[in-house]
Amino acid sequence: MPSQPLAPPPMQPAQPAAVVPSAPPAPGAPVVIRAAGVGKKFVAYHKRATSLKERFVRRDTTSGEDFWALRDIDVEIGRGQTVGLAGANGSGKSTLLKVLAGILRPTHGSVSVSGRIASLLELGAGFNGELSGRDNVYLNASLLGLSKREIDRLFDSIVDFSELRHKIDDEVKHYSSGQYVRLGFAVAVHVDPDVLLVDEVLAVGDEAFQRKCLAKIAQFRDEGRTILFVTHSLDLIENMCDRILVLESGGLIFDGQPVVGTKLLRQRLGSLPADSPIPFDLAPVKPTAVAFSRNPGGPTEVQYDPGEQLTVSVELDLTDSAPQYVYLHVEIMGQGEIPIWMMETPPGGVSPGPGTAVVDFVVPRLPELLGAFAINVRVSDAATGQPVTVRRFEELFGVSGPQVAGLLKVDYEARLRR
Ligand SMILES: Nc1ncnc2c1ncn2[C@@H]1O[C@H](COP(=O)(O)OP(=O)(O)OP(=O)(O)O)[C@@H](O)[C@H]1O
Repeated sequence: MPSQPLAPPPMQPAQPAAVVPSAPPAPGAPVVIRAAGVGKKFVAYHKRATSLKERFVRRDTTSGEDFWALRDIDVEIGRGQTVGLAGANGSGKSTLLKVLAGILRPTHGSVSVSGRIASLLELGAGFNGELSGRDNVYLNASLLGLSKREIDRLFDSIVDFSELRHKIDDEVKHYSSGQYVRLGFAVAVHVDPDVLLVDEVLAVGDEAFQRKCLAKIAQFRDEGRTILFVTHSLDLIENMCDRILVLESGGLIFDGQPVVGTKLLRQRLGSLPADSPIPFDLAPVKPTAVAFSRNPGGPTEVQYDPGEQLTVSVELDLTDSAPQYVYLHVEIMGQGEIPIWMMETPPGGVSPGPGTAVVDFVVPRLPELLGAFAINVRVSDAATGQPVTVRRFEELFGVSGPQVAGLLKVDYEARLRR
């Protein structure tokens, strides 16, 4: 285990809470969705709600107020990624999808998406209520770039998927919201899209249809298509996605591993205590090993005398989404799980960077102790104080101090007083 010096504590102010470096597309995967510095401003009195949802969500915006629904969004999504877009109500998810789909123009910044995009955004978006389901299938599919002949070939399959054959010649304005979504989804998945953008419309379908949609999304994922979908189901993101984007008040506050992002969002929404650690396997910083030696980087030794120098080396494995400044708290545990003493990095933490790193804790003179001792390591994000993970190591080191009936040898006198 190579030893590296401790990095000095950071001089710059702490990062804003929960901001993590962006997770880039896998190396080698071409970028198919790119948003650079995207901001979207709405002016409340210029806009009228176009759906029931918007009417509810925008109730709080007073007339004439500028409102930034998206701020400075920088994201690159590589081909084949399945990305969940999450955040509280009103955080900007639908707006971001609309901007990426080209339905809304960003106020500043730029967006590019390559390949054929199929988007399933708001309820009924892209449908003309006065037309029949059949006509809407043709209209929608041709807007997505299919020729009449291609649509003729796919028509039965689209209708079968939607399970709406009995309604296909009715005007779409008489469809229920679930029926709208069935038809919209059926068209979107039949146009052979390279990129699928899906808003939280799946929630409108009944359970059987949701299962069918999710199976289709999973098939798309396995075929290496790029999927970006909005959902409030964080379990779904954990199960289906290889990346999560978390929005808060129009800003991107997390971009990375789904379980880390969902944990953060659950904390922000108050459904998980703020100090709950991430499961060890998924932690972006893992203490992988400890070693004991006299000098940093020296040979491993496990038996010491009081007064000798001891170095406890903690090896860390850090992913790209690890916090920049990492704070370690190391406890030396005696028999019966009693902490004997503790050691910490400087309060600002150390900056080990992605990959592996070693933090050495050097004890110049061991106290008068007798026994075998184990190590507990707690890792937190030094900027936010958020716990990252905890690990108890089984490796022991021994100190052969004087026999004491207790934990420490303390100087004392016994005096009689009457
Ligand atoms: N056309 C518009 N004009 C003015 N404000 C808008 C418009 N569309 C959205 N907004 C506002 O932008 C913010 C983001 O809305 P958006 O629909 O993107 O949120 P969301 O994260 O999708 O929310 P939800 O989870 O409720 O669907 C909200 O405060 C909303 O009121």
